[in-house]
Amino acid sequence: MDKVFVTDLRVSAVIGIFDWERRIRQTLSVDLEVAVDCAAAAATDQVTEAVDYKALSKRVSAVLVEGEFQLVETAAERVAETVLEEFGVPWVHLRLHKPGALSDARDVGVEVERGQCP
Ligand SMILES: Nc1nc2c(c(=O)[nH]1)N=C([C@H](O)[C@@H](O)CO)CN2
Repeated sequence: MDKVFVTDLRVSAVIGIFDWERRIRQTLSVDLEVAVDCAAAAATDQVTEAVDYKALSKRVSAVLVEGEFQLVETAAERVAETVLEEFGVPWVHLRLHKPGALSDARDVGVEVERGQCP
């Protein structure tokens, strides 16, 4: 299976369950992979035949900023749903990191995989 991927896409967003978290922005980081057919894009050498990783990143950032989610689980689900619906891909895998969440841990987050692997 071919993939387009984006690693460590950083987004500053309102995220969290506590009152103080609703008043600030925190950094989220997204590692995203989508299933694609690289040969189809390569045949024309045109980005219009590819999943444009710039457009993908911009949309993922917008979902996270606009969502103001409480849970990282909700944020990850909405990102996965949006990518499947809007980018015409059959499968998405993502890890959503909230590295500032715990003072005594380097990183926390969730990993989700949605759709069917071709
Ligand atoms: N499974 C989860 N646990 C927790 C979440 C979360 O989104 N998913 N969030 C918090 C707080 O917002 C935390 O990040 C602030 O320290 C706690 N647990």
